[in-house]
Amino acid sequence: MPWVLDGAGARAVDARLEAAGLLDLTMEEAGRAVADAAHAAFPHGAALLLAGGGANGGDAFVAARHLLTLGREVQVLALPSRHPLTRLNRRRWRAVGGVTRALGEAALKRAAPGAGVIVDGLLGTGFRPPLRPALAGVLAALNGTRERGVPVLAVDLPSGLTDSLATVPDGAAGADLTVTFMGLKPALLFGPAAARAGQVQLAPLRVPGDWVAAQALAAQPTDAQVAARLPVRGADAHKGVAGRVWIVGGHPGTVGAAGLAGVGALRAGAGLVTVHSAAEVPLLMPELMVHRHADLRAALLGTPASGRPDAVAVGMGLGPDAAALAREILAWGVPTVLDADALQPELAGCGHDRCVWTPHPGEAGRLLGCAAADVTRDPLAAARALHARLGGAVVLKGGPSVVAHAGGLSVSRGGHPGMASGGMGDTLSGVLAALLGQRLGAADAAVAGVRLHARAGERAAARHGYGLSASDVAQELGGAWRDLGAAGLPPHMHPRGVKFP
Ligand SMILES: NC(=O)C1=CN([C@@H]2O[C@H](COP(=O)(O)OP(=O)(O)OC[C@H]3O[C@@H](n4cnc5c(N)ncnc54)[C@H](OP(=O)(O)O)[C@@H]3O)[C@@H](O)[C@H]2O)[C@@H](O)CC1
Ligand SMILES: Nc1ncnc2c1ncn2[C@@H]1O[C@H](COP(=O)(O)OP(=O)(O)O)[C@@H](O)[C@H]1O
Repeated sequence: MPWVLDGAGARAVDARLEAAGLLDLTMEEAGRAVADAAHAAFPHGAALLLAGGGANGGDAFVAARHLLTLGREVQVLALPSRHPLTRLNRRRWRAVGGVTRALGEAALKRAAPGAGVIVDGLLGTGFRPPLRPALAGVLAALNGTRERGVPVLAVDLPSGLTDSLATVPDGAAGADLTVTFMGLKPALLFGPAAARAGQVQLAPLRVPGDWVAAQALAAQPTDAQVAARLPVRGADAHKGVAGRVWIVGGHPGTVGAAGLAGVGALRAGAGLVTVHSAAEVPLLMPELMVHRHADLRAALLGTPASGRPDAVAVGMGLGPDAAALAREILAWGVPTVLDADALQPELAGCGHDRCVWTPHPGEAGRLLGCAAADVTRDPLAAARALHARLGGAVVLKGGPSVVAHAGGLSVSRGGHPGMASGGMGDTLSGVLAALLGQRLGAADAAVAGVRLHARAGERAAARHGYGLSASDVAQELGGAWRDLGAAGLPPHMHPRGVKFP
C-alpha cells in the first residue's frame, strides 16, 4: 500500500533504522534512486548537485557518486555538512575523486548555466520556515536558472516547501521532477505546493513496510485495493436487491443538482432511483423516477418505515430548509449521504456510522468554523477534524479528495482538473448513495465511490479536457468500474463479496 508520510513520520522511521544500524544503507538507496531518476529523465549534459547541511544534502552526495559511475560529468556545490551521514558521504564523494565547492549565490550562478540538470538537495523535510536570508538568494538563483530552461530535480521535496502543508512559503524552490522517499509528503499531493514539485516519483526504499505503515498519516490505496471494496452481484441479482435510492434535493434555480445526483446513482449501479423535490426536476434519464411534492417534508416524513429506501442522498440544491429535513432523515437511521445545503454545523452529533458527509473546502470551513483557506492549507488535518465532529465517513472533496473514517485517512488518486465544474459533486453524491444502497459500509462506499468518480473523470477528460461536464463523468462510471475491476481480482476470487439479501 502506498502511504502518505510527513517529516515527523519519516524521522520516526529514521530512528528505527538508526537503532538497527541501517540508516546509512537507506541513505545510499535514496541517493541512488535520485541518481537513476536524474540520469533517466535528463540524460544529457553535466549534473550539478546542491547539497545542504542535513540528510537531504547527504542524499545529494550519494547521488553525485552514482552519477559519476553512470559516466556523467558531475559538479557539487555544498553548504557545511552538519549531519554525520552527510559528512560520511561527502568523504566518500571525495574518495572517488569528487570535488566539492562552497555553495553561494554567485557560485551557483557561475555553475548553473551549462548544466543538463540541477539536483536540489538543499532542504528536505527538516526545513522550518521562514527561510534564512543566506539561503534565500541561493533559492532565488535556482528558480531563475530553472526559468531559463535548466531542469531541476528535487530530492524528497523542493527546498523551502513545508513537508506537511499545501501552501508555498516565501522563497521556496520549484522543480520539474521530485524523487521522494518511503511515502508521499502532503506538500507533494495538495494545492500550490504540489504544483511546485513537478512530476513526483516515489522511491519506496527497502524499509520494513510495517515501520512505514505505523507512521503514515494516510493511505493511498491502489486501484486493485479499491476494487476489492466494490460490491459483487450474483447472477440472480434483480433491481430490488441492487438498492433503492432516494435523492432529496432541488430548489427553483438548482434543480439540475438533484437530477445529476440521480444520474450518478443510476450509473453507479443503483437498482431503483427516485428523485424527491419541491421543484420541477428535469428528467435527465427516463430510468429516473421523479416526484415533485408541494410539501416535500410532509411527503417524506409521512413515508412508513417499511417504505423507506436502502440509501438516501440529501442536500444537492435543496435550498434553505435543508438542515431541518436532513436531521429528520438522519433519524431514520438508513445509510445517508449529506451534501451541499445539508452540510450545516448544527447537524454535528445527529449522524450515525452509515453516513457519508461530502464537503468541499468551503463547506468544510462552514462545518469547522474556519476559513476555506485553513482547510486547503492542511486537508489531512481538516478531514480528521471533520470526522471527529461528524462521524461516519467524511469525503473532503478536491483534487485529490481525502476520505476520513474510523480506520484512518485515505487519499484518493487521480481525477482531472476538468472536474472543477458545477454539478460534479452532485454526481458524486449519487454514486455514494448507490454504493451505500448496494450494502457497502460508509468507509468502503466513500473510498470506492470517490475513486470511481475520479476514474470516470479521467476517462471523460480524455475526450473533453477542461470542457468536462458532470453528465460526461456520469456516462463514464460504468467504464470506470470496469477499469478498477480489471486492476483488481477476478470476481470469482473476490476476497469479500458483499452479501445481498
Ligand atoms: N527516512 C527517510 O525519510 C529518509 C530521509 N532522507 C533524507 O533526509 C532528509 C531530512 O533530513 P534532515 O532531517 O537532516 O533535514 P534536512 O531536510 O536536510 O534539513 C535540515 C537542514 O536544513 C537547514 N534549515 C532548516 N530550516 C532552515 C531555514 N529556515 N532556513 C535555512 N536553512 C534551514 C538546517 O540548517 P541548520 O539548522 O543545521 O543550520 C539543516 O542544515 C529528507 O528530506 C531526505 O532527503 C534520506 O537520507 C533517506 C531516509
Ligand atoms: N482538480 C481536480 N482534480 C480532481 N478532482 C477534482 C478537481 N476539481 C474538482 N474535482 C472533483 O469534482 C467534485 C467537485 O465537487 P463540488 O465542488 O461539490 O461540485 P458541485 O458543488 O458543483 O457539485 C469533487 O468530487 C472533486 O473531488
